[in-house]
Amino acid sequence: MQKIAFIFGTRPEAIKCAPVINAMKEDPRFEPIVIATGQHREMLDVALEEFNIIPDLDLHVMMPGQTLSQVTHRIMEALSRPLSELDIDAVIVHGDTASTLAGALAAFQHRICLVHLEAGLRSGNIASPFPEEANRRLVAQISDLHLAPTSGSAANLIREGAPKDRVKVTGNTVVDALRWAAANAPAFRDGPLADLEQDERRIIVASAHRRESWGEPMKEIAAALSEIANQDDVRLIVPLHKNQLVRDIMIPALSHRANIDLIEPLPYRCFCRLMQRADIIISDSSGAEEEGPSLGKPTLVLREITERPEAIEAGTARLVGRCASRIVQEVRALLRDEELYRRMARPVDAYGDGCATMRVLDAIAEFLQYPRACDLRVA
Ligand SMILES: CC(=O)N[C@H]1[C@@H](OP(=O)(O)OP(=O)(O)OC[C@H]2O[C@@H](n3ccc(=O)[nH]c3=O)[C@H](O)[C@@H]2O)O[C@H](CO)[C@@H](O)[C@@H]1O
Repeated sequence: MQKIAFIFGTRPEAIKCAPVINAMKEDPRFEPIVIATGQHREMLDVALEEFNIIPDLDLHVMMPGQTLSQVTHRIMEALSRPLSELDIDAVIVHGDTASTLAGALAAFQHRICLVHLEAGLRSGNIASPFPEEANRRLVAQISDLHLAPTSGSAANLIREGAPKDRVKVTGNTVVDALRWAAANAPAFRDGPLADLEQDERRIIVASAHRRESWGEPMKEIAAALSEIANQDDVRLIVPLHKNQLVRDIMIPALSHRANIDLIEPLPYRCFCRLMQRADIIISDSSGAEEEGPSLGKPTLVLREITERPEAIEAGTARLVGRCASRIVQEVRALLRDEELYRRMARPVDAYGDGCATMRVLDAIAEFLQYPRACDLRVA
């Protein structure tokens, strides 16, 4: 049985690793160990609870006002003991966060086989998104096995020199998580969304939180949402990220507005139900870029560049930037033009077919049989 340690700390990592962790629990080839860094404390805990996952170890690294360097340093230091003592066969990190980079470096320094899930995404600009593009490129340099969600991300890795036999296309596990959540989502019975199913207005789900949107761009996004809400037949639902920089702009600009519900982040299954009910999704979240198109929801991406071009190429998502007038124009076009709406409202399998988890498990099992991977470990 192979002992596999998952190291992650944010909500999206938990959601995307959860199907793999839960499948490993049922698979006699593996013994999963979950090490949570606590990078997104509250939102991480809610996401893990949804999937019934209790971390084996919680590093509790977050302290108020920490810099990126301090977070990275504290995660690496806290990992030192468990990685020395737990006799781990492989570490899995996901994506591109500070937890990903710190977990990957710690595994490398302990000479433990490193598996990178959601590998090979590239915006093409090392400085944007910051620091995620650099994080994922750095992790690729030291990974033993690259699990790429799409053929495009696999091609990026091979172009950069990753050995072909160490790159596997698995699909993105977010689609597995999404299908499970959408099938198991509870109806809204109380709270601000209790009337959602009966509401005849067009529902727009909007969110923004990423670093590039902080400050002026966030004000533009808020101004756009406010303008769109002037239309009587639309209702905007905005789950607010826990980041105070987001709240400081969104709350004064959008609270007490007719047609806008500013709400707390929802548990994953509830959020999936909300996306299912939505007519349009507007967001700078990477998760929305994948989940919206997978559900067949026209998705307007509030970014200048993306490392997830597949849904844009498939026509279900559009990159619209963060200028208020452009966002308003794009939303109005979708609300008015039935043909445009119909063209974009097609579910696409651009990121996966819902069977990524089994491919991930098989790729890891196969890879760990290679003597070279096991030889990396120090006795
Ligand atoms: C800015 C940033 O750090 N982005 C990273 C983050 O993505 P991302 O920007 O997607 O991170 P978010 O915090 O928006 O999390 C998205 C996830 O949360 C879910 N959700 C959203 C709202 C809500 O109320 N409830 C809820 O459960 C969404 O369905 C989605 O699955 O992680 C990705 C995966 O590692 C990385 O590739 C991105 O670069």
